[in-house]
Amino acid sequence: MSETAGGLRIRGLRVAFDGFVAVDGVDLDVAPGDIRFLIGPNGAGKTTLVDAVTGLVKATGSALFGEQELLGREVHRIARLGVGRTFQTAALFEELTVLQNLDIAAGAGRSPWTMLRRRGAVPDDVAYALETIGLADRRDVLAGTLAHGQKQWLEIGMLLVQNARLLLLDEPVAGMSHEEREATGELLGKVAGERTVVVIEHDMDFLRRFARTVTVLHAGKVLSEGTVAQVQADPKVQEVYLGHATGEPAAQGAEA
Ligand SMILES: Nc1ncnc2c1ncn2[C@@H]1O[C@H](COP(=O)(O)OP(=O)(O)OP(=O)(O)O)[C@@H](O)[C@H]1O
Repeated sequence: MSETAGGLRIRGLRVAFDGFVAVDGVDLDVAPGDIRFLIGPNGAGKTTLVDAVTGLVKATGSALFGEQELLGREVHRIARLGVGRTFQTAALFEELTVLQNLDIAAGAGRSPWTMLRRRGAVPDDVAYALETIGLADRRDVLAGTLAHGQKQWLEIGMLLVQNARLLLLDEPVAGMSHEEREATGELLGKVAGERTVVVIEHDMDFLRRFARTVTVLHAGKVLSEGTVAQVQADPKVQEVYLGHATGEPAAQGAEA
């Protein structure tokens, strides 16, 4: 398992579903420690790209994490290489406590002997994750009783204890309050650096606040890439979003 942040280098990524090409020859470089936002209209291929990188759908081309090729490997092997993801709905054990959820996630990468030795005490990595996600004082409450935002943070904590070095987060602030969004942005800032983070996001205010670099996908291809300001000023991006019912974003951002 990699102990340092690796970069993600995708070349010629292609995913087809029964002849429909959802991801169509994508090249994407995410530098080690970066926070890359992946945006684009509905159906652009964002989730499918993440599914391909994490082994959930078959893809051709190449996706290197550090030195390791991810394509063609099974989901659990990709996870063991340090690649972790969240989904749009949090996948937690709601009837277990925050601490138990983290313990189980940590256990996935530990031997039974290590688990036995550590029983009773809170292992350092779990304590670190609790602190990082801001749930140290909620460690003994049932995950099911957490606020929506806290559930997402717990999921990120579970990736931290699994020692994920590449985190792929699918719309982490969907449905969150303003305060929760701010806290999530700060959490991403803490998590990146030692780790590489890719965020699929529709929320343009959140993107403007917290993205370092942005890639815009459209119809399975990379439409634009750069800093937030560069992408927002790109006429191609404005056109795609202006022609799209939900797409306030780039048009508003053009003044930036
Ligand atoms: N399992 C599947 N079988 C067939 N088509 C699929 C499958 N998964 C995704 N697609 C299609 O691939 C395209 C890309 O979908 P994807 O979910 O990756 O888009 P997205 O950019 O994540 O969109 P959204 O923002 O709505 O989540 C869509 O047209 C979608 O209908």
